[in-house]
Amino acid sequence: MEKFRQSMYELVVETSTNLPYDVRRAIRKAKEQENAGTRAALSLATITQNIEMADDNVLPICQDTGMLTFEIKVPIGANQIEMKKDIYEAIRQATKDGKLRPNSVDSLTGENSGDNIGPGTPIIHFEQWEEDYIDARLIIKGGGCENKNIQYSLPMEIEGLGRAGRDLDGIRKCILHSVYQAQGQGCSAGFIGVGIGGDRISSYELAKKQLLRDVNDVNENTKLKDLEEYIMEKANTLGIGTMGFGGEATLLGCKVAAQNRLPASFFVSVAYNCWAFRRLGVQMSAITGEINNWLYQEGEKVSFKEEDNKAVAQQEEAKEVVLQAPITEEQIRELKVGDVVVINGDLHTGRDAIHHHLMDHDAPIDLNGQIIYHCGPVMLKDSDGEWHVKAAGPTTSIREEPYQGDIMKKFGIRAVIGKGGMGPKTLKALEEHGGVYLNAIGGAAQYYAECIKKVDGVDLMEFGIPEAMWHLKVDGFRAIVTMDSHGNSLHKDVDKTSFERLQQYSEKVFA
Ligand SMILES: O=C(O)C[C@H](O)C(=O)O
Ligand code: SF4
Repeated sequence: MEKFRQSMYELVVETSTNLPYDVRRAIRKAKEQENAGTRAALSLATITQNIEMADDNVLPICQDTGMLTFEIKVPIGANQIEMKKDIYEAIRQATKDGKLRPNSVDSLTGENSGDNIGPGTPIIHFEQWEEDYIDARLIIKGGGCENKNIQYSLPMEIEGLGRAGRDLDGIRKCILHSVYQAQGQGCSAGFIGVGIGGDRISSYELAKKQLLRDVNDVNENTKLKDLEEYIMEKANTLGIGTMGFGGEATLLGCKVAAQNRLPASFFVSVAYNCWAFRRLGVQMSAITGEINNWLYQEGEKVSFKEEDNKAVAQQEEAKEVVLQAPITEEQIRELKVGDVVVINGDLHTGRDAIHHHLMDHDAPIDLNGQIIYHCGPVMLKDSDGEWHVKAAGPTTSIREEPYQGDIMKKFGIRAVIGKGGMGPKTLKALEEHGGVYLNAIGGAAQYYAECIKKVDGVDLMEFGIPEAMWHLKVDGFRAIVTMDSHGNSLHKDVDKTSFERLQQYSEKVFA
């Protein structure tokens, strides 16, 4: 097995940087559904441009390189202890090379292990089989979409859909609701894996395993096949669209499986995966560990290059407002939901640890009139001690909802950039203080990294690379106003209309 470690390194790097063929096809289909020039179509163009950039530069598609989860089938007698050690080494190397973000954080102290190895990370499941080769699959699922996973316990009352019983129709309601509740926060359009039955844990496990199925496969169970088709059709009428901006493409894949349950329990679990659906697999020799075959790569590889050029040209025609910090209250009051802004100059990152910290500490720099970017980048230091940005898309903003308004007022911050939108508390603060929320495209980590021209410095490094406050100089950083200082929120509107549409589906469909 002398080649096993190298093969695992290749699997990790390829999964983080190159979307599988079946996922690319699903994204192309979504693009075909959106009308040219709409916000959804332009956002999808940014997404596909990002996919190509990550592929060309062999860098992470999204800066959140997720929870590494391996599902490995081995012939009887294969040494799983040695394989595990090789996987750890491969992950350490991929982290050093900037292909993975250090993503393993001590839950009690907040300390980042720095190399993605720690209690509970990565997840490696081995299973024996009677074939003579190894089948290793890897899924790297980011935290934002993981947070949108949901588990239902039937029977129950589901908002918008009414009573859901312990039958196929009850299951139908759970799954439709799961797509509604995710809104754009898990970087829609997404993919879902659904597990029915089991206990709470095995139900979620079954759901996540469905994400290993090919996007185009057909369920052998005809009832579940019908359910999958129904969900695909109806979920795409909810109008949530790319990043929750509204649009035709909300769900790109739905895979459902059932297992037995206890008489007293009836769980329906949904694993939500963002458009950056990073999972690949390899078949390897059990003697040398050499890769003989890549999985999920059948058929033609969709390339988005040409289509993107057209869309990018359209994007440049849109009316844009240039913002450069320090920004005044007057400038902010002129902005309205739907405006496209282009940011030049200073940006400062701040996510979970920074928001928590700023509540009762001073800021390391003067933030008056400044812009905060909800982002945990992938950074590498060169031999001269200079930092370089390797991937830097937005993170889910709603997690900062308890802090954001207070922090903006306390420090005079005028704009925050993130994704997925924020809630009523922040909206009220934006109105009172004169602030704006700007939405960047989630997962487009290469696209935004390219706008970052220089790293000016870093503070609060004790929180680890993703959570530190990075001071960045940007040029041409594009984002959309989705919450303004006049009480308007695109997120509130899309939630309302998608909820109304969800309610249409409360009548019984499956007997
Ligand atoms: O952690 C991140 O950088 C992003 C996260 O995956 C998110 O979607 O919020
Ligand atoms: S930022 Fe979006 S694309 Fe990236 S892992 Fe999170 S949910 Fe997925």
